Amino acid sequence: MTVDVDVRTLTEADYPDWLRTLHTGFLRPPVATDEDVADRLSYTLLDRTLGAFDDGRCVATFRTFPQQLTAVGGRAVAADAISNVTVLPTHRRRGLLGRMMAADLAAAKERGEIVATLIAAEYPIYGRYGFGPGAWAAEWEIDVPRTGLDPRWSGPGDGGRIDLVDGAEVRRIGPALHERLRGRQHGCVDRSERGWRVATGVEGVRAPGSWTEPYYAVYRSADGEAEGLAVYSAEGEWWGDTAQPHCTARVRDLIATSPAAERALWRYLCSVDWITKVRSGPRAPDDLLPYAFPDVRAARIVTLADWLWVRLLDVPAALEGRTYPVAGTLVLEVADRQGLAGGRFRLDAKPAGAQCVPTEEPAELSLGIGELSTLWLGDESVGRLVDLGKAVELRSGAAAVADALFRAPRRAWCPDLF
Ligand SMILES: CC(=O)SCCNC(=O)CCNC(=O)[C@H](O)C(C)(C)COP(=O)(O)OP(=O)(O)OC[C@H]1O[C@@H](n2cnc3c(N)ncnc32)[C@H](O)[C@@H]1OP(=O)(O)O
Repeated sequence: MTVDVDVRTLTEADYPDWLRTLHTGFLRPPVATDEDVADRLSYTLLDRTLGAFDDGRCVATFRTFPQQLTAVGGRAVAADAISNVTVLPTHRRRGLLGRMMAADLAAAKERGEIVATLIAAEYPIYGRYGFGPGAWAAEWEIDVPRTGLDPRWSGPGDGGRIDLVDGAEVRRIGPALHERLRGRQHGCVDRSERGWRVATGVEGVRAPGSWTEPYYAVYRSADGEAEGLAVYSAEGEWWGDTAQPHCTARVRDLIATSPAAERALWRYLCSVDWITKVRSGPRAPDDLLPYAFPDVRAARIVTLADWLWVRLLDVPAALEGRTYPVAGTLVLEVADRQGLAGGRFRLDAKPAGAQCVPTEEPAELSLGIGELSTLWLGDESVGRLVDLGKAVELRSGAAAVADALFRAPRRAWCPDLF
C-alpha cells in the first residue's frame, strides 16, 4: 500500500505530536507532558529533526545533532549523530525510514559532516544505508569473591587516592576528564554540558522519583590530578537466605585518562563491602578489566554486540582524518548505493599523515562504503572481510597492505549511548 506521506523538518507546534509518536515507536506510554516537551525542546534542533506526516498526523520521527567523533590517532571529525528513529507500527515497511535517512544524509553531506553515526536498536536495519559497525561493546560481570584480590586492600598503592564526591564535583571535573579521554580513545564522542547535568540528576529527570542518586568515585594521581571517575549504583540483597549481603554494583560510567586510574577504579569497585558482583556497562571488547584480577575468569562477558555504527560521507576527509601505523599506498574502489561517497580513491598513508584523492588508477581492493566505515575505526580485519566476500582483493597482497594500514593497536570504544 502506498500512502501520501509528507517528510519534513519540524516546527515547534509539531513537537508534542512528534514526541508522542517517538514514545509509541519506542514502546513507551504515548504521552507528551508539558515538562517533557519543554525539556526536550531546550536541546532539540528543529531544523535537524524530521517527521513524517500522514494527513497532518506525525507517523515517524528522526532527529540528529552535531557530534565530534574521535578517529584512530585522536583527531576529532565532524559527525551527524542520528537518534530517535521511529515509524509507527501502522506505517512501517513503506519506506518512511528510507526517505528520512536519504534526506538527512544528503543534508549532512551538504553541511560538510564527514561521517554519520548512530547506535542501532537492531543489527539488520542500517547496513543498507551504508553504515557499518565501528565499535563493539562488551558488558562484563565480575564475580568479586572469585577475583583473587586481597580483601584487605583499602586504596591505591601508587600514591594516588580515591574519593567519593558529589554530583556538583562531577560536573566540575568530569567534562575536562572526558575531553582528555576523548583525545586518546578512538570511537569516543563528545559529551554536552547537559549530558553531565542529566548524569548527575539536575536536569532531564522526567518522572518524579525516577532518579536514583549514584555514587561517584574519583581517582586522583599522586600529584593531585583527577585521572578517573566511576559512577555506580548498588542493588540487591542486604541479608538473604545465606545470611550474607549479595549486592551488585552497576557501573553507569567509568572513564580514565591513565591505566593506573582505570585499574584502581575497578579494584575499588571490587573492594566495596557487600558488593559481590559488578556489572561493567558498555566497555571495549579488549578492556583492561579482566587482567586487573589474579583470576581473569572472574570477569565474564555477558553481552557482546555492535554498538556505534559509522557511515562515511566524505571518504578523502575521513581517511585523512585518522593516523596509520606504517607507510603504504592503496587504491580503493568504494561502492555506495546511496551515491553519496563512493568512487575510486588513492590513499597515501604515512605515520605522520595521509593523503587521499580520487584516482583513475586500477583499483587494488573493492568494498562497500559500510565495510570501509567499519575499517575506518580500525576494528575489523580486511582479510576477514575478504573471506566473508564483503571485500574483493583485486591485486594480490592488497588485503595485507590494507590490514597493516587500517588496524589500530587497541579496539574502538564508545562509552556513550545517544
Ligand atoms: C538510531 C536509532 O534511533 S535506533 C532505533 C530504531 N527504531 C526502532 O527500532 C523502533 C521500532 N522500529 C521502527 O520504528 C521501524 O520499524 C524502523 C524505524 C526500524 C524501520 O522503519 P520503516 O519505515 O519500517 O523502514 P523502511 O520501510 O524504510 O525499511 C527500509 C528497509 O529496511 C528494512 N527494515 C526496516 N526495519 C527493519 C528491521 N527492524 N529489521 C530488518 N529489516 C528492517 C525493511 O524491510 C526495508 O527493506 P528493503 O529496502 O529491502 O525493502
